[in-house]
Amino acid sequence: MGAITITLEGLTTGRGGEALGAPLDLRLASGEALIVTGPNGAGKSTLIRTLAGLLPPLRGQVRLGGALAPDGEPARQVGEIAHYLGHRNGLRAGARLFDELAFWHRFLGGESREATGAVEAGLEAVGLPGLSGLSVGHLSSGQQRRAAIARLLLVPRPLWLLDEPTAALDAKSQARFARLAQAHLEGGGLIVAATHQPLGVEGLRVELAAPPQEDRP
Ligand SMILES: Nc1ncnc2c1ncn2[C@@H]1O[C@H](COP(=O)(O)OP(=O)(O)OP(=O)(O)O)[C@@H](O)[C@H]1O
Repeated sequence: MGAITITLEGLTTGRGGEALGAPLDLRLASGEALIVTGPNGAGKSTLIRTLAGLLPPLRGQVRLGGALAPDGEPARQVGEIAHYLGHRNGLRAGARLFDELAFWHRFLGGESREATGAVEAGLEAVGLPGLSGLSVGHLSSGQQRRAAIARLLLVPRPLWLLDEPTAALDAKSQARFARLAQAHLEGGGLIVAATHQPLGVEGLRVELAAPPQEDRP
């Protein structure tokens, strides 16, 4: 991966035209993480979704430097170089885990002949080896979250956009996630993560303020 920069220039996010928090000005480079904290309703998910391109910014912009899209052309949108892991796992309960992860592998541009190896390696990395034949709904909620984290590993993408990635994980799984995140950064990747709990990686920190209607004791 070449060096990549993501620059937020006066980025204001919000819902229904209402801004959530002050404009953000910051720069993130390869190997760096941005940890976004703040109380419920502060706008953490809104920021992550805006960066992923799922919501429009109210004002300001996000500039990409040195990033190539999967087609080899310079990337214009953050979403082209990012994995997005939201609150939901993106895995259907009634489907086989292998089929769901193979779908994501294909969706993310993976070669179909590499799907089986990528799925098994991803599940191994999150401590779920050999479970690909089970229905997603037969996994515990922590196991389902770990399977969703395996999505990040199916196809390499430089930026991980993560919304409370370790919610529902036990201590051992949190430590395993921290090692995966650290390895991603050491490989030149970038992470933007909203979280209520320590993720085990160092990074820039942004604390969003409580929304006005909740800014009372
Ligand atoms: N789909 C939506 N439509 C309208 N408003 C929304 C929507 N989703 C969230 N909001 C509002 O946007 C604000 C920020 O929500 P957001 O989910 O970004 O907060 P958060 O910091 O991620 O909170 P939490 O810690 O609870 O996950 C809240 O006031 C919420 O009510």
